[in-house]
Amino acid sequence: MSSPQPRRAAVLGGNRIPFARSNSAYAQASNQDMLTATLDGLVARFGLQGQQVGEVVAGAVLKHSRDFNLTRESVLGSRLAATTPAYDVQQACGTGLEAAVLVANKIALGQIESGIAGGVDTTSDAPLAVGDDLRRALIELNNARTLKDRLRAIGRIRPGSLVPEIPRNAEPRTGLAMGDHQAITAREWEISREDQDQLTVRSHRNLAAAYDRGFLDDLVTPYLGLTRDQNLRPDTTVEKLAKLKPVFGKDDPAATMTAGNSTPLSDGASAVLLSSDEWAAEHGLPVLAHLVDAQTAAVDYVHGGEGLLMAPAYAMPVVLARNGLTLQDFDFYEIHEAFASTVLATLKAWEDPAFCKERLGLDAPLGAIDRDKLNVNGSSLAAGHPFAATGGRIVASLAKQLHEAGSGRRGLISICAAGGQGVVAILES
Ligand SMILES: CC(=O)SCCNC(=O)CCNC(=O)[C@H](O)C(C)(C)COP(=O)(O)OP(=O)(O)OC[C@H]1O[C@@H](n2cnc3c(N)ncnc32)[C@H](O)[C@@H]1OP(=O)(O)O
Repeated sequence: MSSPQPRRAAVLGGNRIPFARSNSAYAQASNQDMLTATLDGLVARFGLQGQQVGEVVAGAVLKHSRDFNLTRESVLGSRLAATTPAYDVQQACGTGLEAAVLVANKIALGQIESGIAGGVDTTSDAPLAVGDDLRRALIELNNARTLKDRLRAIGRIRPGSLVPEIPRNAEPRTGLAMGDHQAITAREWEISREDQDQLTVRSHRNLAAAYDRGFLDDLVTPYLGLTRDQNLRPDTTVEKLAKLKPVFGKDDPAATMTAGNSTPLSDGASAVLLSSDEWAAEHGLPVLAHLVDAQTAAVDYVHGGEGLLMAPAYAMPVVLARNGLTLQDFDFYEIHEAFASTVLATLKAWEDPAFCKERLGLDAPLGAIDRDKLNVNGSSLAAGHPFAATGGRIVASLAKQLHEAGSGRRGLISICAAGGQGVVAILES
């Protein structure tokens, strides 16, 4: 997003389904089922039945080959007008926020007046692939014209080639799980188990309080029997979390990362409605906030020695400088809790003079934030993290929080993503 922009895109609100734990409430739902239901919830909330919006942009990290046109198919299955264009984007866990930035940029440039950004993921209906031998044999079988050709193709299939390739939650270039990568970062930044567990408890308490005060009533639509995020445990305590065994970085006797202070594998979808101010006024819809600016960054975690999930630390000074802001100039911070230690390492890096000077090229550290302003309505540790759906959850929730706080309030979003990438964004009410 280059500055200055012709106009700012407005965030009008969002919708998501409660997030489910993997292989649980949504075990029978596909990405398309969940995205369609989420779009329909948004359509109902904003009275968009039969209407065409400028574009729908969404994506999934884990996607079957049959879902090559996932977003468009979901639009066709929804109550939006069938003439609404739609396409897929994918930037790992940054997908939902990147989709919102794409829609906002097109609105800012006057190319569209309204749009929906979203994301969906299922770890229950993960796409299984077959090995090269079996794939080639099946294609040959499909193209075979004679019985002899068919038998030859079948003859190529060896028992060993029948074993499916199950997608792993790991980085292809290192073979390490994202949690194991993060364990290295947690050790490098000396993030204690207690601090991670405290952040986790806060996430659960804040999300539970947000549900209890009705904050999520117009952000979440019940789905397949769930009314709240299935992972939410309001009774989580530091004492209970302290009993869990480490699950990542287990080669280290002082390993700190557990199932409690890591996000669970999850299923779910989210969507956000954005528009120009004029479109919002024409439709009688209040503007919650504007998406002011955004920045992506990538780090070399393979050869460069940087932590896999540290890219937002690099994107942040760029977006702050472009907008003449400091890290302290915000009323709310939404830092995606991939793991509790990801949030804590990122915050520590921004406070660290050596990191800010040597790696970010800054004269002074970005400094500390007021922790009371962080993830005030809970985040991914409590809600769960269906990869591509997290961005939409955060944008909609922050926009509403800013609107509640009054005009002229500012919020900051930071989302780390697989492949050493990160997306940050600024919202203003
Ligand atoms: C850019 C990014 O976002 S990167 C992040 C991408 N996401 C990931 O990599 C996902 C990482 N998560 C995972 O792989 C898995 O969820 C794991 C490995 C952490 C845990 O998987 P599982 O072992 O299936 O977790 P499970 O839910 O069974 O929890 C294990 C135990 O911890 C307990 N537990 C989990 N959370 C809590 C909590 N908040 N409070 C108390 N106990 C808890 C469970 O009750 C369970 O106990 P039990 O064994 O007595 O039943």
